[in-house]
Amino acid sequence: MPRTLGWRPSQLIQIRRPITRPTKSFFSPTSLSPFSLNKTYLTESIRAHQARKMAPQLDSYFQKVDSLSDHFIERLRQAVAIPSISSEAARRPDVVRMGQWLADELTKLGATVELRPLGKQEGTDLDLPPVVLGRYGNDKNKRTILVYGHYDVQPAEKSDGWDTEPFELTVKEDGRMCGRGATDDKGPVLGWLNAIEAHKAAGVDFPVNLLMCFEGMEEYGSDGLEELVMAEGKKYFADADAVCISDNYWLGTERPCLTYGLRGCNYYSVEVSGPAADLHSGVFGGTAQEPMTDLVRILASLVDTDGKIQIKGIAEQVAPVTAEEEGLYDDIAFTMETLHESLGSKTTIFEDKKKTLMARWRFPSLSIHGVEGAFSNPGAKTVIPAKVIGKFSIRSVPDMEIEKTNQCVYDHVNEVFKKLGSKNTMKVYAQHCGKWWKASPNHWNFAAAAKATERVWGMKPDFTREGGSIPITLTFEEATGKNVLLLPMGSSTDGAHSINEKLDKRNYIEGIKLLGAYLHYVAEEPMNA
Ligand SMILES: C[C@H](N)C(=O)N[C@@H](Cc1c[nH]cn1)C(=O)O
Ligand SMILES: [Zn+2]
Ligand SMILES: [Zn+2]
Repeated sequence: MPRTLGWRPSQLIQIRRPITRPTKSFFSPTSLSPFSLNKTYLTESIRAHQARKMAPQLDSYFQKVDSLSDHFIERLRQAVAIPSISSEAARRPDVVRMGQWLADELTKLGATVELRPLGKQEGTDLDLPPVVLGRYGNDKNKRTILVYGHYDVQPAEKSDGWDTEPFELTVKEDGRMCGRGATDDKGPVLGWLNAIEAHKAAGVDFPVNLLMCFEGMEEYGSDGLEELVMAEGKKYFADADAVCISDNYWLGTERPCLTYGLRGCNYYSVEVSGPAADLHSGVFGGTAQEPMTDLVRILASLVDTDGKIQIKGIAEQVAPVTAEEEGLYDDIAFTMETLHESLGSKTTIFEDKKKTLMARWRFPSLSIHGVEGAFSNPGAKTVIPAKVIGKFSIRSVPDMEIEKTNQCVYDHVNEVFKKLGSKNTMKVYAQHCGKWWKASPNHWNFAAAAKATERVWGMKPDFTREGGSIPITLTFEEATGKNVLLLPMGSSTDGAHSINEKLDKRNYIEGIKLLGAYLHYVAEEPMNA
């Protein structure tokens, strides 16, 4: 049974409803759409707000962030040095060490911290890394904000093509701070700790109570977390007035954004096996049916060069584009040049901005990630691999359903394999599945973040959706019944999951200011919202 984060088979109907209901809004009784929000309410609200010039204590906080910037970079250096790769069993002790380090840092700052065990990783004897639960402040007269982030990272080896050691934070002269996890998601997680520390050091009252939930398995489908979040929704997280997650990226490099949607991710394996062991291709080539030959044919059948998914029943599930949505994309600060810069090439599928944004935000995509068991080193080994496992994933969008999508994939792969007439054996299964999320930004939580963005960055944020996935987001929304905001720190050129991942010093330091300012503006939003 695949792990299906954000989805329980027995509760499919009740729990898996897409959450697109309008959340309570204090500023307008009429239903402003996410798309009209940017142009109408926010402009007025921010203007009025700027006129009042609130929160003078923010200036002291900002100055303290600047003066502590070297110390905050040092904290990031220590975090990056722990190779907390969740997908590699051998690195599990490092993931656990990272969780412990985070808990210790929080404790030193005065937070109350628990390390919650999550039991065994499904199908293994391996302990899952603990969830770091923390609370800073417990003042009934203040709002409570629940923040989530992850302290695990994607794999990284210098030999993958990194210019520097991936687990040694290297700060370049131009401000790039390179290291695995710098932007995804250690920098943003430490942003919350740094915000606490700078408030303390500046003698500025922390404006809210902060609840924290930091996990160590996000890059591997958030194994075990859904149960904890559901169970704690009305317990540990009961006081939360809203949720904030900093774990995605700006669309470009210059304009900040607030994010109200994520794609889901269904991750699949296709195993093809034949011979009992790897074979000499000179001796057995032409005599044994080769698993790799079957696998490449299966993988090749999934998607075409222009990214069009070839599996029947996927496109049919996608919500149609509405007239209102058509007008949304033009105003977004995104250019094909920015995309080329992030990509490091001009090999884009589409030539225009609107089609590109739609492909990332509101249409599904299928990516082929790799083949386990295949020869992949430099050189020319003449081997016939005995068993190969192809890995691919589908990023899902409204109104796709996890179970229906899985069935379409299984039917397609089985049919293609059958047509090959191979004597090898094949099985296809989902490793983990997480549902897409789309919320309403018409909420004081987003309004506070927009004001904070204007204050720190001097410009209005774009309202964006994200092509990536943060599987637990929907669960937080359901478990707490509160609005969830994604407030990114890093930019489009950060190279999350890629070689030379970086976070710009500017985004880290201003990002720490942004997180703190957001909490101040949250505290000022009308309590009747
Ligand atoms: C957007 C976030 N920082 C992220 O990188 N999420 C991962 C999560 C994941 C891993 N497997 C499935 N989902 C991603 O989008 O790949
Ligand atoms: Zn992340
Ligand atoms: Zn990631």
